Amino acid sequence: MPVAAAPETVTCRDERFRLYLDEEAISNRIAELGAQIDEDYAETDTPPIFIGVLNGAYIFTADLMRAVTVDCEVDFYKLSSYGEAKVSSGTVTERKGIDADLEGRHVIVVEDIVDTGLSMRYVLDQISEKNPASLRSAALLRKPDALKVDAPVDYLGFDIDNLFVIGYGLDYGQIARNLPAVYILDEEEGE
Ligand SMILES: O=P(O)(O)OC[C@H]1O[C@H](OP(=O)(O)OP(=O)(O)O)[C@H](O)[C@@H]1O
Ligand SMILES: Nc1nc2[nH]cnc2c(=O)[nH]1
Repeated sequence: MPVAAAPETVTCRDERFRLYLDEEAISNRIAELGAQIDEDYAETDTPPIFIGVLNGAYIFTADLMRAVTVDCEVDFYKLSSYGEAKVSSGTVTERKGIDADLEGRHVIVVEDIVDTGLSMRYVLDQISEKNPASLRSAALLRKPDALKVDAPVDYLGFDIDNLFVIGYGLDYGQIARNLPAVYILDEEEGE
């Protein structure tokens, strides 16, 4: 069945967003990240476990895992810090902890986006305390000009401009996560 091309612009909550990363760019980059993870974990004694950070990373986690061919597991952590707003509240709130026992495991934290870096920093600090065998991180997007804390990303999709983005799991007041591509706030219209 033919798949319709992603539209060039979308309106979400009365603000206009323009296409920034299309489905092909996203899937090509994820294939590269998957190949890198395969190489890095080919020899490990136990399968790596991906810890997806809900809600935003649910789509990226699923696609990244399917780009990996080594045995691997998945679990999820749920945080929130943005609520309905386009800027961070500055406080990371834990909504659901991790069920899996991470002691001695090779852990890869998966985020959709590293913006201020507060969420990634929070997760890395929490998981470090569980004594994993190794700890790495993946993020589809990172805004280098917005970083406020050290938040290392081992498997990075794209560095992007410092503007609000939606789609491919990323929401605006909980909607727009189902857009198949990443859209960025149209500067002429907003902020
Ligand atoms: O680097 P930061 O400034 O911390 O921003 C990144 C975080 O913001 C988003 O989560 P959000 O709090 O919006 O919750 P959501 O994942 O449910 O959308 C995103 O999914 C990251 O977890
Ligand atoms: N939807 C969305 N969530 C975010 N969380 C942190 N930065 C962003 C962003 O640019 N867009």
